Amino acid sequence: MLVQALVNMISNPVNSTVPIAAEVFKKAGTYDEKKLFGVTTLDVVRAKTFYAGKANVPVTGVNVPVVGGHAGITILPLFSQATPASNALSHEDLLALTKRTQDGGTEVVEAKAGKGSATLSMAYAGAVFGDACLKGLNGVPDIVECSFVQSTVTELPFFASKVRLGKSGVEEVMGLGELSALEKEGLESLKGELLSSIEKGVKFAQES
Ligand SMILES: NC(=O)c1ccc[n+]([C@@H]2O[C@H](COP(=O)([O-])OP(=O)(O)OC[C@H]3O[C@@H](n4cnc5c(N)ncnc54)[C@H](O)[C@@H]3O)[C@@H](O)[C@H]2O)c1
Ligand SMILES: O=C(O)C[C@H](O)C(=O)O
Repeated sequence: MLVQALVNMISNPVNSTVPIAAEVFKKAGTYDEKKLFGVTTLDVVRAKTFYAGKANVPVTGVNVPVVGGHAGITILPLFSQATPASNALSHEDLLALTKRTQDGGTEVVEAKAGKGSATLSMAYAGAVFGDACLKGLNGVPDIVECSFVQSTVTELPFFASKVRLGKSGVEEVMGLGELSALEKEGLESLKGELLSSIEKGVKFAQES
């Protein structure tokens, strides 16, 4: 019997836990790539918040796609596609915003020194993504969120990008759109690390 529920993986390392879950479902003969998601919404929440602060615009109404994965340099915010657009940001500003978004989770984990991670913002991000999934299931049109899913957007088997959500889960894995030179560079440098995390997950699941 195929699993009908949407499965949202939020536990880390998301770059590996999603491939692990896929392997577990495959072994059970119940894998449906349209129903398995890695929750990367918190990266979007952080990118939006930091961008709004720097561009001096209200965070409500800001959107920033974040692609790649959910750890360090694999997190790639696409500030060139941020809305509303801002031409007040220098190359240095964009580098700093990118690094802050990539390091946001680790910053909190280190500050909590063994007492867990960014639990409240994780809960918020989980609620935002869960709500979007439910809207998609209920047939609300044009529900788009970034998520780490099985993908052909790059050569990597799993990748976070904008995903259109619908009645069966993933309705469309959307492309990356036009990238700035900085983002193209970021994309190339994240691929090795992301592939290695995906492969570790697959190996772990196959050997367990
Ligand atoms: N995707 C995201 O955006 C995001 C954001 C923040 C945190 N996270 C991840 O969410 C997870 C939870 O974070 P947290 O801050 O609540 O961590 P935490 O360390 O406070 O809590 C982890 C809980 O898991 C329990 N646990 C550990 N091993 C277990 C096992 N084998 N079986 C059952 N329970 C077990 C622990 O007792 C603890 O209660 C972590 O993996 C964290 O990295 C993801
Ligand atoms: O748990 C972590 O290591 C960080 C977490 O993924 C986060 O983005 O806050």
